Amino acid sequence: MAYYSLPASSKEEYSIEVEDVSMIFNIASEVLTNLKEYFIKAMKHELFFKEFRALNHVSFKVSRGEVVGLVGTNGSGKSTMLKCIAGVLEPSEGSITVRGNIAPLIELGAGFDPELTARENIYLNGALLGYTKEFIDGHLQDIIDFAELQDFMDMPLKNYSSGMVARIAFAIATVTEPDVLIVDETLSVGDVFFQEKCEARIKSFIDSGHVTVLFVSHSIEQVERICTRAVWIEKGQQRMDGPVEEVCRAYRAQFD
Ligand SMILES: Nc1ncnc2c1ncn2[C@@H]1O[C@H](COP(=O)(O)OP(=O)(O)OP(=O)(O)O)[C@@H](O)[C@H]1O
Repeated sequence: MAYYSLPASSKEEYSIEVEDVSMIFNIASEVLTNLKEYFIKAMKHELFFKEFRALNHVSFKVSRGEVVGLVGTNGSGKSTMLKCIAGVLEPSEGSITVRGNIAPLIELGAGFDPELTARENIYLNGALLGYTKEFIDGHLQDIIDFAELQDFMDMPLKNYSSGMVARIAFAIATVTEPDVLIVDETLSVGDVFFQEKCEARIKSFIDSGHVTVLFVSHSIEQVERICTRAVWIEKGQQRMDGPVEEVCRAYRAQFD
């Protein structure tokens, strides 16, 4: 397996290349109810795991500026695929190449410290995303304005609601135009007004024509509205890859 994060290149057609990727998780083959039981089994070498293939030989390429939706029923492997592309998970087999900087809108707020204020978290998370302090100083007001949380900036994050955390996280991750935007169910977190605002910002990136977007949503209407192409993954297997209307029609047909 291999993961390549390369600089954006105008010579290369593809921003994302997923080649024969499999993700194998080891899952416990029996249920252990407490830690003591776990340690006894571990000492006796009686802990057994079975392999579970969350992704099974998946391959697709996404051209620069293309907007692709990943569809599939619950547990089919969509989030696992996005995490592998974002470099959060290492695939067990195959290779992934990403060209350019990624804004991963995955598990929004996961890198935040609940004891710190929103303002402190903006600097912390910004540093994790590779921004300098000077850059954040210059963009802090934009982030606060987009999140619409001016009056809550000095409150510890532990007192924020999950929607408020998502607002801050989305505002930081999208403060500049990324080369590759990875969106996993982000838009379902905030309230309907914020969802519309996020969708508008994503749309503005798409309209620029040079941001590559990989998008997961349980709303098939949203996938149809935003994407031009869709990849359907089912039980870790790639079922279909094509124009968004065709794939979504076939996906819907399984429920009829
Ligand atoms: N860390 C892990 N350890 C073990 N199994 C995992 C792990 N992460 C995911 N899985 C399993 O991999 C499968 C795919 O999960 P994944 O979250 O990628 O699906 P999904 O298509 O995004 O689902 P949903 O639509 O419900 O969000 C599931 O069966 C899940 O239980």
